[in-house]
Amino acid sequence: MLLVKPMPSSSSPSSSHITDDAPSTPGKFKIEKSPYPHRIKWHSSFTKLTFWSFFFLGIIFIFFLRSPPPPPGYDPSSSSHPRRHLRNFSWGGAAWEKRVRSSASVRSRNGISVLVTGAAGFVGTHVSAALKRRGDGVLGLDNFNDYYDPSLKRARQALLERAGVFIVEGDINDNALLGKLFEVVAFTHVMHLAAQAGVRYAMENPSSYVHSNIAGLVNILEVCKSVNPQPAIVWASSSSVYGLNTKVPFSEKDRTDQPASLYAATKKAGEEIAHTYNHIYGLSLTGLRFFTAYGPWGRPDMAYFFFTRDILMGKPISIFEAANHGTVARDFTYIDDIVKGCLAALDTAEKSTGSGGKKKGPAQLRVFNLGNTSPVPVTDLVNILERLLKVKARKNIVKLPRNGDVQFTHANISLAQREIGYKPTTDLQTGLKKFVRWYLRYYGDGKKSSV
Ligand SMILES: O=C(O)[C@H]1O[C@H](OP(=O)(O)OP(=O)(O)OC[C@H]2O[C@@H](n3ccc(=O)[nH]c3=O)[C@H](O)[C@@H]2O)[C@H](O)[C@@H](O)[C@@H]1O
Repeated sequence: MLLVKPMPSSSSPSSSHITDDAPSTPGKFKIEKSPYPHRIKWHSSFTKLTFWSFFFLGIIFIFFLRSPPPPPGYDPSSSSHPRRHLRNFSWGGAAWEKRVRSSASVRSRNGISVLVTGAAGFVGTHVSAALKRRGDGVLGLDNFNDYYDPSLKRARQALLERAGVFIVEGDINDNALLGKLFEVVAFTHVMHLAAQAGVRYAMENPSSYVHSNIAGLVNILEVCKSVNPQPAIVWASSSSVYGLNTKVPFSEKDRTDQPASLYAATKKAGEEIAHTYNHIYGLSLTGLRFFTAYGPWGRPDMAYFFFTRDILMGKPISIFEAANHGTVARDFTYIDDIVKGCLAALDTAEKSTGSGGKKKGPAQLRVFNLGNTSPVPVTDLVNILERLLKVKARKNIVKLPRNGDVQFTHANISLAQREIGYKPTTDLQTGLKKFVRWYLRYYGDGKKSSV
């Protein structure tokens, strides 16, 4: 980290001896008129020196500000873990518009036309594929940032490409791009899944969470409220909004005002922002609180994923435990159940009521838990992985760090069951079996994995 040490001021006692040693700059000042010729000469050089020092330090500082720190597990010697940074994108043109239109065109009766943000992400890929399969129009949007291995995102993109889904490369903060997409296609729905995910990384790179989860969400809503017709929006909130709550299972009626991480706080902020846009502009909004979604094509920054990698590579894994040997547990939810919940939310979303930025009447505003309702201790997760991989894990039991993790999550899903017919069917054992099968096919035995 760069430390900028303040330069001593010329009036400070310690600066006087520097004055005596400093070289003069002949011809710059009328030395003979001054009672302090050496000091004036020094002052001239010192001012220049100070100016240029601060100028260059400033440039270096700006460079550091623009370069967020690396993701978890970043190894500077390995090119497989680059920093999360955003690129400039080029878009537009007749051929590009044709691809956009074709990807978003509806091919079934009563089908919907959906803009899926974060389409190269874990949940985004699965939701996009499922929508396309049933004949809906789907257009993806993704900035392909390198928070985790971008080649996995490219592989997901290739998968969707084969299914007929085009992913536009761009950022949700790009107002002009979003405007253009709505100019080309009158989307009936937006499935907003683009986000900076991960609980622990928020301490390393807080601004990426503000950029994606707050500024990006607002930009999406700004564009949606302005277009005519306004789409209905379903978006990804998180179980982490329940924060330090101790009453289980977590119900949508429970308080969500004690987040344990900046990530959780940005998701909670998103729920409040959703309320505002619903209230002012008549946007139909549904937030889905995902509970530790896992499965094939998952996220390498999540424990089940990097435990699998590390167990296969013979590396030790850290298993968190709470105070007094307390169990840390998660309501792990299989991706197929999450996808069913997303599609059910889209299918039951009512139309937005406003148009062109004006509200015409009250609109739907919903929040649902999408969990499995059966929390599993992390130690059990590891036991299942050991059995499936047929490798013994090298386990370190460590104290739950204070970096945003909560001790347990457990979803009450009765509201989602009642309102959108959500009913998870995959237990952790079955889901992990499918994940491990995919993992071994994708990375081989993991020994040369670039995750
Ligand atoms: O459902 C959610 O709300 C959140 O689920 C996950 O967050 P988390 O449940 O913390 O998932 P992991 O990071 O995969 O951790 C799973 C469990 O393993 C534990 N863990 C994690 C890392 C580790 O080294 N050791 C360890 O025991 C964690 O404490 C946690 O209990 C996602 O990372 C979030 O993006 C998502 O919003």
